[in-house]
Amino acid sequence: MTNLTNNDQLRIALIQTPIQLGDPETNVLHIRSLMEKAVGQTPKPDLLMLPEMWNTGYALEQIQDIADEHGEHSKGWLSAFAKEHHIFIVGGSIAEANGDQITNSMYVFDRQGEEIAKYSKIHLFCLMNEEKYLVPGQELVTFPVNDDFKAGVSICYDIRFPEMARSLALNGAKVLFVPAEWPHPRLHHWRTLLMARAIENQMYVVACNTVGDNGEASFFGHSMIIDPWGGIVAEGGESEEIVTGELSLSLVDEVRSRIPIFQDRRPDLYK
Ligand SMILES: NC(=O)CCC(=O)C(=O)O
Repeated sequence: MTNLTNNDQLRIALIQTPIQLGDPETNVLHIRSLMEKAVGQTPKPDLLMLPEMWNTGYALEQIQDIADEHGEHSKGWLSAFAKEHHIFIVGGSIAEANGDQITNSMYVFDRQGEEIAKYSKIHLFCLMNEEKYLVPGQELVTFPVNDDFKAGVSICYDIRFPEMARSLALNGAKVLFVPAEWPHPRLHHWRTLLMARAIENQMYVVACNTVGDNGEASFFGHSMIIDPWGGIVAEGGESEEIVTGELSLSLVDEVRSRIPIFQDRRPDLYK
């Protein structure tokens, strides 16, 4: 199991950046340069997180040609970066090709560069035509941050489904990581849903959005770190930036003992 620098603190850096539509090479170079900048910060972050579909953006009409075959290229350099800098990476998500099946998939690496989780987005977003080009994932995913702190993952539209975050919390997740490409005019939904998922599940919510305009949609950033009481630890603006903040892992148990919602649930009455 991977240890943290300090057992209770997890310092996070979110790479809030524009994504060049249909240009994986440029995206890798740019994101990598921001990641180098993030690990050069003092104090150094324990975990880096990227946004959704950072390799291709929503270039869905060309996706079959530009998606990463089995995720091999992305996995290779992300794993090497995690190992070199001794840092966790929640790798946002990539368009991944497995034969003619394309998924919107996230990989997570520990400080040794080991892949510790893979999640494929289960709720495809029809307003952006995902369901016409991609196949959905079939399972929920958690991973260990340390011996008694588990994380759950969701991608963008997934946060509109409270059952998902609740299931992850019931499976032991104390933080929810959410990479996104969430555009205007739904900033109000983004902030409110993230806040709700944090408060109702008494968990940290860590969300990394993109910025910029892809010709069809304008992405507003506002990457966020929200604590289990609903307090905003960090929030980005609408331009490129590295958004940083610290989680205090023990705060989750403190909040959960203050208002014991997990004990007070009535699953016998929920359909
Ligand atoms: N990429 C996405 O899943 C976007 C979700 C979104 O914009 C929404 O309003 O939901």
